[in-house]
Amino acid sequence: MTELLQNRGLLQDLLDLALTAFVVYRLSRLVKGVMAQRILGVLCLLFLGHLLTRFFALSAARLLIDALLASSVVVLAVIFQTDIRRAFTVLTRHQHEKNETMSDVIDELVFAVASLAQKRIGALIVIERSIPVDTYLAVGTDIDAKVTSELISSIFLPYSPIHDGAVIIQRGKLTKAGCFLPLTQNPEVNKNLGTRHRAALGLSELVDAVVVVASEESGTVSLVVGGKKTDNLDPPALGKLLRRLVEPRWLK
Ligand SMILES: Nc1ncnc2c1ncn2[C@@H]1O[C@H](COP(=O)(O)OP(=O)(O)OP(=O)(O)O)[C@@H](O)[C@H]1O
Repeated sequence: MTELLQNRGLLQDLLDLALTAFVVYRLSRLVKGVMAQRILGVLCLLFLGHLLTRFFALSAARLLIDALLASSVVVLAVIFQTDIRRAFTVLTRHQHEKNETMSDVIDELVFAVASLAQKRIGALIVIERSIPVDTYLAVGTDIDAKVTSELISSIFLPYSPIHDGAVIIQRGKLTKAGCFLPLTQNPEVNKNLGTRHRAALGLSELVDAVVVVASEESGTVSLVVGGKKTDNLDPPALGKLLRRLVEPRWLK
């Protein structure tokens, strides 16, 4: 028992040392610039001073060092006020922009798909969610552009060289076009279903992506997810479904 207690003391010291080293290491990686590094150096010295004065019971020096350490929080806040403000702005703006981007992507997509379907132009659009789709894509052209209804529409126009296959949206960007997807292997799928819809079902059986299909034949829009197809969606219904399925995952 006594041995255990002695070891506990040793373990405590080791843990203490490891934690301190970890905090100092993380801080040194965070701070950039000569001035910040000097300040971190001074803080480390002060902390060392605090430990030494405690160890040797130097009460007057300890009082001084402790006062300096306590006031260092205020001093740091003043020195780095611009950086702190910038960090907060970036943090809040990022979340806000993310919200806006996802909503914009859905609006653009719904608009494009509705107008393509109306003109009886077929389209296949994959929206990646948490499981990456890349390994299931064959051929395709890398694009990496902002999602706009004009871009989507122009890709699927019959004379476009990349109108065959699917467009891929990843992390809110249109990343690829002309991609071929694995066809469904489900024997229960209607025999009359064409390959565009079979491709949408096939990918959705393998990953959690949401796939939107505009049918050239019927001029209707379908949404496919998890091997299930919802047909005849008008733009408000498609938008509502997409917001429910896509936005919460993207925001994670
Ligand atoms: N494996 C695939 N991956 C992606 N797209 C595919 C794949 N196979 C076919 N397509 C697309 O589907 C088109 C053919 O559609 P098809 O008419 O056979 O299907 P459909 O489901 O009946 O669609 P629609 O209702 O638009 O006619 C091809 O020109 C191509 O663009």
